[in-house]
Amino acid sequence: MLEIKDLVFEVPVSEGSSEKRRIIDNLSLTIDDDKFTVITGPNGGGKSTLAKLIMGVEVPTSGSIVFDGTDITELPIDERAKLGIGYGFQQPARFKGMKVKKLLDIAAGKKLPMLSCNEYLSKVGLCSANYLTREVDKNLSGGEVKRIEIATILARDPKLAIYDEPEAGIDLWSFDRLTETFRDIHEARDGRSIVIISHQERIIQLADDIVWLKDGQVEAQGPAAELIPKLGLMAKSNPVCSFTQPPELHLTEIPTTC
Ligand SMILES: Nc1ncnc2c1ncn2[C@@H]1O[C@H](COP(=O)(O)OP(=O)(O)OP(=O)(O)O)[C@@H](O)[C@H]1O
Repeated sequence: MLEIKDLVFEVPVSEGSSEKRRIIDNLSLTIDDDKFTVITGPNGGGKSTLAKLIMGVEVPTSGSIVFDGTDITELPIDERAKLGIGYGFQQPARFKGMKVKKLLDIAAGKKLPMLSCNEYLSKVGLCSANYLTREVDKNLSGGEVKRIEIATILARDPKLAIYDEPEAGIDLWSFDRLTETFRDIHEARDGRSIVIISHQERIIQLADDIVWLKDGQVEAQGPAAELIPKLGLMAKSNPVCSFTQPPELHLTEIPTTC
């Protein structure tokens, strides 16, 4: 179980400024074992930041994160990974010189038999014969790197897997395969939890619970069946930006040509 309590994450409003902007604002959230949770909401609401705080990529200003009874707020990423948390970035890293097979082995923590590699890659719609010996470098497309990263999380098989917009850049056919994979993991009901940050209706429909995050706060949370009918209304209720002149910004200072 993941228990987030009064979490705050602030950043300086500009470089060197002592004034702070609150990205995550006193957020409390519990994610039970065996649950498929989708975190959704408007762009810039703080979803990726929350995922990074859970994984330890960012350090909170205050508040606590407890995973299976252990306070992980101060723990580094690798310790959290050892405890069973896995995270797929919105924009995965590339590893020049690292072959796909090696990356899967590292993720699994052991040398994987070919059969397992085939299975993990096929779950994200990739054929291992075409990918295992390729390097995870700039020659792979964005969608390929994204799917390989998801395959590494499947190979790691964490107790809590967090995927940040797994649909991003993935073609329709591979996306179909991926939603089946998420459904299968969830249906196994073996104590594992999946948290997916997504704007995709088909992923939202797979969820047990939905968390609607806006302005760094949980604006709504509940069973998918209850929240889905309300989601359209929430999306429409986003206020339109009203233009105000920033006091220190003069538009003539902004270059308009490259
Ligand atoms: N380290 C940082 N420094 C300054 N601003 C940040 C930092 N991290 C996040 N932000 C800002 O915080 C807000 C929330 O960002 P975040 O990426 O968490 O949003 P999101 O809900 O995941 O958005 P999207 O749906 O577009 O992926 C954004 O306005 C972003 O620019």
